[in-house]
Amino acid sequence: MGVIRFLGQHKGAVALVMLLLALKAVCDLALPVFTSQIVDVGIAQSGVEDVQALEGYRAAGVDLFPMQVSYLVRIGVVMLVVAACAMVLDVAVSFVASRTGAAIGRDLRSRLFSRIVAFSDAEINRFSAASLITRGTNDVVLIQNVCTMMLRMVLYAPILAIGGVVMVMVTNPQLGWIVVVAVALVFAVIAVLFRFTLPRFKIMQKLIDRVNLVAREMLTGLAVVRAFNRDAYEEERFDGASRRLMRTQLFTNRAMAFMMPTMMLVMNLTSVAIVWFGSGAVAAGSLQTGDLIAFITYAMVIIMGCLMMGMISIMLPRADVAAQRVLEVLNCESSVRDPEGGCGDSPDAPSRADSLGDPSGTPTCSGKSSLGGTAHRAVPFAAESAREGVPEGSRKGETAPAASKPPYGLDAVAEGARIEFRHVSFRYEDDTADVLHDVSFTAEPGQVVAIVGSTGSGKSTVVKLIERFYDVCGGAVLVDGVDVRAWRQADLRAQLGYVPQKAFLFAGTVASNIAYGDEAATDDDIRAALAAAEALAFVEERDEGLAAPIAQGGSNVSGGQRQRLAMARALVRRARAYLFDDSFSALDYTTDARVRAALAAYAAGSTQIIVAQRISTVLAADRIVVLDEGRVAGVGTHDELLVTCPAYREIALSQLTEDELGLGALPATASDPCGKGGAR
Ligand SMILES: Nc1ncnc2c1ncn2[C@@H]1O[C@H](COP(=O)(O)OP(=O)(O)OP(=O)(O)O)[C@@H](O)[C@H]1O
Repeated sequence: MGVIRFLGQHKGAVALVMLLLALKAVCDLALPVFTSQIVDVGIAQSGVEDVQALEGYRAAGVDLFPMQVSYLVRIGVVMLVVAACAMVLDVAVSFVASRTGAAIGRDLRSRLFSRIVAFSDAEINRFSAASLITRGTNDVVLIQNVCTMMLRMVLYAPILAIGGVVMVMVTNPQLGWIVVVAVALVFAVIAVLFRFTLPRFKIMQKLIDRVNLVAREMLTGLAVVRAFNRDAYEEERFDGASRRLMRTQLFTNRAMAFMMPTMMLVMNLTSVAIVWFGSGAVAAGSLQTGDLIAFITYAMVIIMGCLMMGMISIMLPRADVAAQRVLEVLNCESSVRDPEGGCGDSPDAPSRADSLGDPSGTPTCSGKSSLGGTAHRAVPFAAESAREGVPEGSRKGETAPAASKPPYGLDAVAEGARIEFRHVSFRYEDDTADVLHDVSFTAEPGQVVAIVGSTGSGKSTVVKLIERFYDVCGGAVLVDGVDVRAWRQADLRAQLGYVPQKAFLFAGTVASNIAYGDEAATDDDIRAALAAAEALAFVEERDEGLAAPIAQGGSNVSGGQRQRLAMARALVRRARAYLFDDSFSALDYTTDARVRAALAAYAAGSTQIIVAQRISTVLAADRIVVLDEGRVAGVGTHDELLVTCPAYREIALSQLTEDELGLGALPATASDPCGKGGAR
């Protein structure tokens, strides 16, 4: 069972708890012996243990009261000491059990978190974020509580029950059958409860998932809910999920509530039966009153032990469902994995820190230094054009003079990465068709390559494959001639500056969000990146400047500002290749043009892959890749594609006039060489 597996990792604590519980059981089982002695010796024999001596005292007319008091006090003190020991042991058991339970919870949470962080998008989509949250919180708490309970009860119940049976056999074996009947009754009640509640316990976790999912969706899409006046509908949806959970919980709670009175009834009936049948034995002189009382106590102890085991046997399957759900995540290998002994996996793997040296590594797996050995900080002003208009004071580490514009830190120009798609095909998990078919193109170092195409044509997917959020299904994506699957993910991504389509910011400040791209970034680096993303002006307008607060998800800045901040976060890395996934869409035309001009200087030398919807964004790109339903419809410059690619012409003409595109001069045949009639 999953839960027991978790306990198995804390063998020392389990052994300690077992020892403490065994000692506690000895104390608990000893107390009825003293009770019996108080009745049989302390009261019936006036505190004189030897019957013959007692008769002698009585015959001699000795006052037995002081002896009786002394006996009762002595036994009373022993009982107090034993009870105190039991209490101390109980506290110690609770302490160790709670600590162990909490440690199991902490370990599980941290293992889950590291596992989830390593997941590719495919695994996150498969489990769903809501379910992963429930597994990491609710399920873990359940496992933690059951582990604590198991340590306290499960181990104790058998010790208690076995000890009780031994004492019953020692005290009076003739009445043992009453205990057997009572235990059978207890297990019958538990079996009935088990039968009805177990299926409900199993679906409870799924219902909690559902409540989380609905709540999460509603909170994320609150603006849409309000805009479409769907508050009532959403409330109903949430209420529905919540009610289903409530009904299941009510059922199981009622069933459990039924258990306690039933058990009390069984216990009371057992006491009555013992007194009924035991009184005959007392009258016949074969059983003493004290032994009868002790017998009743032991019978209760046995029943309690069985009851505890029963309760745990109901709790365990539920916790086991939670354990299976947690183990499912822990045992799930990410579909995107680091290579074993592959590039970047050796002790001399390139790191960001040592990536300042040799820029001439060979583009093979063994030549991994070509990626790691980037000269992106060591090759100053690699592109001549990048120097133009850059004031001295804007160099890295120096504060740009207030008047000098633009303050781009152009001291560190990256050597671009070569990115190649070689006959790539890809399909998302569970999809029936490929979303990319035989895609091939190359982005040479330092080139700006744009990817255009209609909605859903696979542009974002291309970028995700470079970042290796997914692995290709066919063909290969190569960075500097090395298959991305041969790269350690961290090393690969250290070369890339990624701006996602949906710009996401973390709760914190502007500075903390930008420094997310490079922990070592100075304020000057951050300002330079912000300036290149045309975000410095609006940041400086705020009183707090770089310390301006950012709400969770970046909800307190506009869509365009969010996109520019996300861009600055990528730019601060001084990456060898930047991947802009539709990052210009929320910018107005003027800002779009300014950002691209700033980028040309800031990111000179770096390769840029720009996914864009607007033709004006990609006009100046060195190469444009046109995607059409996941296939490459054309590759070339803007001017070339206008002539050679009908799909591109169609997109271009849908946004700009023929005059703006300079198409008037083109011969009709040349404008549609494929004969597909794509041009207007
Ligand atoms: N996580 C996913 N699971 C399954 N299918 C997906 C997933 N993400 C995208 N797709 C599908 O893959 C195809 C390509 O999607 P992609 O996001 O790459 O297109 P795009 O060209 O970037 O679109 P847009 O311009 O609208 O952003 C679409 O048909 C889309 O439905």
